[in-house]
Amino acid sequence: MNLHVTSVELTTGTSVSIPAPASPYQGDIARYWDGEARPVNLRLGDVDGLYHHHYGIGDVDHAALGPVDDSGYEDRLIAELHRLESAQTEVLLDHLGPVERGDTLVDAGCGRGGSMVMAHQRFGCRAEGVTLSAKQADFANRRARELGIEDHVRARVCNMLDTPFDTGQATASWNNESSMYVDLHDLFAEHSRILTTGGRYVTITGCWNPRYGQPSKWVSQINAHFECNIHSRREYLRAMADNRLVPQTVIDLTAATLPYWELRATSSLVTGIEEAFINSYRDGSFQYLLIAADRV
Ligand SMILES: C[S@@+](CC[C@H](N)C(=O)[O-])C[C@H]1O[C@@H](n2cnc3c(N)ncnc32)[C@H](O)[C@@H]1O
Ligand SMILES: CC(C)=CCC/C(C)=C/COP(=O)(O)OP(=O)(O)O
Ligand SMILES: [Mg+2]
Repeated sequence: MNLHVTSVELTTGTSVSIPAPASPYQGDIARYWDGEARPVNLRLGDVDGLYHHHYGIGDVDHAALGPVDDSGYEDRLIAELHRLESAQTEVLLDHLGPVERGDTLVDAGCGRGGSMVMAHQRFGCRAEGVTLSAKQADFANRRARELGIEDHVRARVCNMLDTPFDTGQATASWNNESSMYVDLHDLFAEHSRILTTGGRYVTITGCWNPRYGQPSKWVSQINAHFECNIHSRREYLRAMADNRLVPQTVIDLTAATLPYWELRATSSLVTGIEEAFINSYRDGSFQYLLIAADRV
């Protein structure tokens, strides 16, 4: 057996060879996302074929939700949660700067590919994603084929700290809720390498608030739930500064994401993590941030 390659069985019955994980932890994360099939993600994605693994922002449209006891309320609630998740992606894309059709964008930790599809649909550009999960990459590439955009949108099984992209190849790159799985210095060194000078890096992330002191019990609960390691706001800014990424915009989206969580907590699709997000956002120990930085 080749020590650098491992094999994963896909839902189609075929199996693919993928690089062996760079660490036992990355092997755990690959298995986690290979096995993930939560209705709160799949039923929302089924609304319009954009599959996200991130959370929502913006005010709830109560007129669109209609009366709780009305038939069809649950479907409308799912559509509303999905609308708020896609609104989150739109805000991320708003901060990528000017993007031309011939440009390449990199999605680090691309999940099932929803953000890449939206980026291509908005800019007409190429979107290249990496994920540790072969099942996610397969799902994203299948969706791209169904949409006839497989020549512009592609997911690969790859460590975001060691990507196949050329130095300076990307006009812009991002992490959408995927930076809590890696060391930030290593991550920003790789983004800095693949970005063109003057290019743009954007992250939307949950981070613990240094003003609170240390990670609260709710933050620790979120880490345990997802097997991730949430960084502090201070760590983000320090690691960016050390890697030629100069923040241009920092937006605190905490107040904008609370309505999503409060609505989700009332739905039949709850996963049990809603209380930790709501309490940590309310007690100030956790923040939902967008940071857009120039590669200088
Ligand atoms: C919460 S999901 C976010 C997915 C996507 N960004 C979205 O918004 O829908 C986290 C993603 O990060 C990926 N990930 C975690 N660590 C990674 C690593 N070292 N290299 C590549 N992807 C990684 C996981 O495979 C998963 O796709
Ligand atoms: C903001 C933070 C700390 C995010 C952690 C990363 C993460 C797991 C995001 C959502 O994924 P998901 O959409 O698969 O989760 P869920 O099933 O809860 O919707
Ligand atoms: Mg989700």
